[in-house]
Amino acid sequence: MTEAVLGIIGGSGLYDLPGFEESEWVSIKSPWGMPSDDVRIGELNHRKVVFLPRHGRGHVFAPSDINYRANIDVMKRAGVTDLVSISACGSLKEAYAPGSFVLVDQFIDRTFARQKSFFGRGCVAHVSLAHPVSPALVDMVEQAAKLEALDYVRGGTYLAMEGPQFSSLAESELYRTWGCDVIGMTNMPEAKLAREAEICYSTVAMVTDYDCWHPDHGSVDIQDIIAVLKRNTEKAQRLVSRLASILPKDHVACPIGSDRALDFAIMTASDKRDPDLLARLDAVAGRVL
Ligand SMILES: CSC[C@H]1O[C@H](OP(=O)(O)O)[C@H](O)[C@@H]1O
Ligand SMILES: Nc1ncnc2[nH]cnc12
Repeated sequence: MTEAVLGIIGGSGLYDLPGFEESEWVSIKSPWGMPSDDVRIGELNHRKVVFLPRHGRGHVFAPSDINYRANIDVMKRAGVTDLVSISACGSLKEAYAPGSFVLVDQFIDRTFARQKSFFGRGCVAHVSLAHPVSPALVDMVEQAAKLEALDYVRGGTYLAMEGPQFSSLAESELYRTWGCDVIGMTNMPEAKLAREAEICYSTVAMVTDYDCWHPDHGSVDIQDIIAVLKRNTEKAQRLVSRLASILPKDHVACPIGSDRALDFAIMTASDKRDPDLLARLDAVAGRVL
């Protein structure tokens, strides 16, 4: 049995989590460079919780500057088994109004200027990403959302764009024709890296705006986003606290194998592996190396 440890990556507007019984900010070193910030480790409703503000406290890092590999690596080093991303996003569907939450289950990755894998020359691996979120974890997030009476929908596709500028109208319309539900700048490559690190992942997308496609709403601007974020932050904090209270003490094995993603993923022959890369993979892939 593995103890369940809940990781929370807080996005725009979510730079801290209240309600810890006891906690401290801890600096965790990573061979992948500097994470966005220290992590706050403590107990929330009798569960170990590790919190990391994705953009750093004070919102220091733009989406393209975030060291996603270091962030996931420090979560792994802190023992996180189940990771929930809380993210601001634009809505690409009429039905998803600002203030609502979408429990995303698919992603389209249009980012292009980020490190997307822990693996590479000297240790090549290919994990499945057909189902990027872990359904047992989403079940618990959904249960928490219900208990907190939040306005949410389960299922939806998140378009990850590079940013930092928002989309043009033509791009926004294109993503709508692709059937995407929400748009943001951060959940890729985060979800890919969580899978490589065998951490169950789930995204709570907090809708802050209608991007720029909606004829009855002006194009997204940061003032509107901040106004909605202020209202959403308290809801997100309640959701996390409730989630901690219903999370079983032992990690629930992922029905789609997210927590065993590396079982058959590594291609490089043992005698051809690069020792330097293997050393950096100690936390992420130590189970199989
Ligand atoms: C503040 S608007 C744009 C910014 O907000 C989202 O960040 P996060 O996913 O960390 O909440 C979006 O992806 C952009 O980075
Ligand atoms: N419309 C939008 N596009 C990209 N990222 C966002 N984050 C919040 N709103 C967004």
